[in-house]
Amino acid sequence: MAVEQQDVVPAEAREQHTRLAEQIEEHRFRYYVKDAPVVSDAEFDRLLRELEALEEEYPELRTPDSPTQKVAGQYETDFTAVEHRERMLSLDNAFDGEELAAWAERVEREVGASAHHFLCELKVDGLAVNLTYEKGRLVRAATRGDGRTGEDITPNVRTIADIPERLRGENIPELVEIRGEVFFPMEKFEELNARLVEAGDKPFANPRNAAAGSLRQKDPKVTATRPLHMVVHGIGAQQGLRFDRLSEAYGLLKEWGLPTALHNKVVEDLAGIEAFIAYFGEHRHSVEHEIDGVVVKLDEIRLQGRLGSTSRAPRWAIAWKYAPEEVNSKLIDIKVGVGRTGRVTPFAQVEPVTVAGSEVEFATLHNQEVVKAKGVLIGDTVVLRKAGDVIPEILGPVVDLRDGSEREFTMPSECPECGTPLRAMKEGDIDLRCPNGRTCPAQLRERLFYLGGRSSLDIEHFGMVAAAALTGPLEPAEPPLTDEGDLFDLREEQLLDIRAYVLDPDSGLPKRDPKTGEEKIARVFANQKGELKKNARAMLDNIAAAKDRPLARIVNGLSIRHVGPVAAQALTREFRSIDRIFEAGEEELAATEGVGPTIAAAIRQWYEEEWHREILRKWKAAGVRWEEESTGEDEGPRPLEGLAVVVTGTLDDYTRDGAKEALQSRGAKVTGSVSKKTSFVVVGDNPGSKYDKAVQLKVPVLDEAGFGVLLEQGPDAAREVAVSAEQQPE
Ligand SMILES: NC(=O)c1ccc[n+]([C@@H]2O[C@H](COP(=O)([O-])OP(=O)(O)OC[C@H]3O[C@@H](n4cnc5c(N)ncnc54)[C@H](O)[C@@H]3O)[C@@H](O)[C@H]2O)c1
Ligand SMILES: [Zn+2]
Repeated sequence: MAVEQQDVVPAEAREQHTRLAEQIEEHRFRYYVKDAPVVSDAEFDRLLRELEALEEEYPELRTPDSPTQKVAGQYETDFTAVEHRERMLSLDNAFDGEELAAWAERVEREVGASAHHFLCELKVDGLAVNLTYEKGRLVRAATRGDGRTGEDITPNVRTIADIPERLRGENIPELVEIRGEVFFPMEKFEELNARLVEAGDKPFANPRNAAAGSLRQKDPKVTATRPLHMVVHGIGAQQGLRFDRLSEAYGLLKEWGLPTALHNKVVEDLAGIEAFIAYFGEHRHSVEHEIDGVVVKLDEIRLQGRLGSTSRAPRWAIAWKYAPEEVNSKLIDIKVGVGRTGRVTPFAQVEPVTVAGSEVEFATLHNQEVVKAKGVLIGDTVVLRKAGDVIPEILGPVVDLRDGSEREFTMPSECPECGTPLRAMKEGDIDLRCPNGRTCPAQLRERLFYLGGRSSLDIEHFGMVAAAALTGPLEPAEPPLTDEGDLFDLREEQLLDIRAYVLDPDSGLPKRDPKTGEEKIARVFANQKGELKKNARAMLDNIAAAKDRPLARIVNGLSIRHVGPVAAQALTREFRSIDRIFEAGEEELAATEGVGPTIAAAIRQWYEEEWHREILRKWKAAGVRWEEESTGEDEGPRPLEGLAVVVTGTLDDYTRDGAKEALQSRGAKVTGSVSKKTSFVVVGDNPGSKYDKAVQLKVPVLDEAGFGVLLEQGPDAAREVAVSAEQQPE
C-alpha cells in the first residue's frame, strides 16, 4: 500500500518539495539564529506558500517535519535551551478578505450560540519572547525557538526597561507565562547602524533584525545599550489566574506593570474587524512601533479552548498582513543630484523593484554622512523601504551576500554637471553645494522646474522636460534660456528647433529606450511638420498667464534660499511689492513677522548678485505682477490663534524654520516641549522623546499629512486626522 501511495507523487514534485524545504530551513536559520536574513519576508513567505501549494496538491508530502507544519526550525545555539510550559505557536495568515471572512465564519459556526467577541490587535514586527513570572518575579525569559524549546535570554531581557522584574498590585498569580514581541524603534535604527559601522561591526538590514540581534547577545551589557521595547500579546501557562476574556486579562497585566498594547480593540463581527484593519492600514505609521499586520483573536478563553490549535498555530486567531513595505534589491550605484539651490545630494540607484504598489528605482540618501552611517556599499544587496507616500529609503545592507566586489561611495569634490568645486556654504554644514548658481545647468533646470511647479507659478505643460530642453538642449548650441530672466520673453520660433534628452523627473537622468537601452532624444516642442505642438502652444499661453499670479507665488519662484511659500507669503503680506522687499534693509526684513534673521540675510545675499537683479529687471519689464493691493483678507482672523504646537523630527516638505513660520503666520504659538497644554505635536521622521511624551500625555499627534490639514483646514479638521492613545477607530 505504502509503495502505491508513493507513486502518486511524481519524482519531480518530491524533488521540488525537498529543495523548497531546504531553502526554507536555511532562511529560517539565517533569520532566527543569525539575525541576518538574506531574503525579504515577502520572498520568504512566497517560498512557504509555494511549499504549501505543493502539499495541497500532494498531501503525502505534508509530513510532520515539513516546514509548513512547524513553528520554526530547531537549532543548536549558544544559548541554554529552555522548555516552554505551554507551546508558543505561530499564526495562520489570511491573504485576502475572503480568507478572513472564511475564518470568521468558521469561528462563528464552531462557537454556535455562545456569545463571543473578536479582539483586534496590531501585529508587531519584532521577535516573540516568553516571560515566566513565579509569584510575581521574573524568573526566566526565552525566545520562541521551535515553539516547545526556546533559548534562555533571561539576563538580556532584564535590561529592557519596559519589562518589570516584579509584578506589582493585586492578585498576582503563582505562575504566569507572558508572551509578547520585543521590537526596535525605527527612529533609533539609523543611529544604531551608524554606531556599528563606526566601530567596524556589521550593520543590521532592518529594525526587526536589530531587535533580534540586540536581544540575542552573549553579553547582556550590549543588550542594555539598545533601545528595546516590548508589547504584550498573549498568556501561556498559568496557575491561579482567573479571567473569561483575553481583553480582560490584558487589563490585569497592565495593572501589574506589563507593557500591554495601546491600540487593541474588541469588536462584534467581521465588519468591526474590517474597520480596524482599514483604519490601521491608513494609520500604519502613526503607531509607536512597526506593524506588519493585524492579529484577530477570539476573545473568550473558554471558546478558544473549544477551537484548539494545529501543530503550528491556534485556530482561534488569524493574522492579516498588510502589503510589505520592504524589499531587497541590488544597489547598482550611488549618484549625486544637484538641487535648485545647489545642494548636492547622493541618491541610490537600485535594480527596479515593486514595493508598496509602485516601482522603485531611486532612493534618497540625504548626504554623504548618511551614506557612511548606513554602511552600504555600491554593489550591495540592500533592504529598501517604501512607506506609504514617503520617498523610498535604504534601511541597510545584506552583509552576508557580499562577495568582495562591493565598493565604497566617495562624494565627488566637483559638481557633476558643471565641474565647479563643491563646498559647504558655512562652517559646520554637512551639505555640500555647487556654488555656481548662475550657470550650473542642474541648478538652472531645477530652478525653472520649481518656478513652473505647484507652489510657484503653476504653469501647465512646463515641467522637467521643458525646463531641461530650454536650458540645455542638444540643439541649437545656444539655449533659449540662460537663466530664468527670459522666461516671459520666449517666442515660438525659439522652440521649433530644440532637440533634447528626455529626462526622468525623479533622477534628472535621461530616460532610456527599454528595448535598445539608448538615451531618448526628442524634438521637444515641434511636431513632424515642424510646427509648434499643441502642448507647446499651451505652454507659451500658460507662461504668459502666469505673469499675473499672486505676488507670493512670484516671490517664491525666485528660489531665494530659505524663502519658501510661507516666507514668501509673509514678505508679500508685509511689503506688498517686490521692489519694496528688496529696498528693505536686513533689520527691517528680520523684524517682519514670519521672516526672521536667517531669511533676511538670505534675501540680502541674493540681491547682491547682479544677475539676480537682472532677472528682476527683465521680469518687471515683461509685465510680471510687481505689486499687490492689501485685500484686507490677510489681516483677518488668524486660524490657529491660541494653539500651542510642538514640531519634532524631520518633515519632507518643510525645514524646521519653515514649519515654525507656517504655524506662526497663522497665529499659533510654537513651543519646544510637550505638556498637557500642547494642542498638537507634529511628528516627522526620526522623532525624539517628544513623541513618546505626546503619546504619554495623549496629546494629538499629526504626521506630515496631518500637519497639512492643520495649516489648510484648521484645528478641528486636524483633530479628526490626529492619532492619540485615546483615539481609536469607531
Ligand atoms: N526573511 C527571511 O528569511 C525569513 C525567514 C523566516 C521567517 N521570516 C519572517 O518571519 C515571519 C514568520 O514568522 P512566524 O512563524 O513567527 O509567523 P508570523 O510572524 O506570521 O506570526 C506569528 C508571530 O507573530 C507575532 N506577533 C506579533 N504581534 C502579535 C500579536 N498581537 N498577537 C500574537 N502574535 C503576534 C508573534 O511573535 C507570533 O509568534 C514572517 O513574517 C516571515 O516572513 C523571514
Ligand atoms: Zn554645478
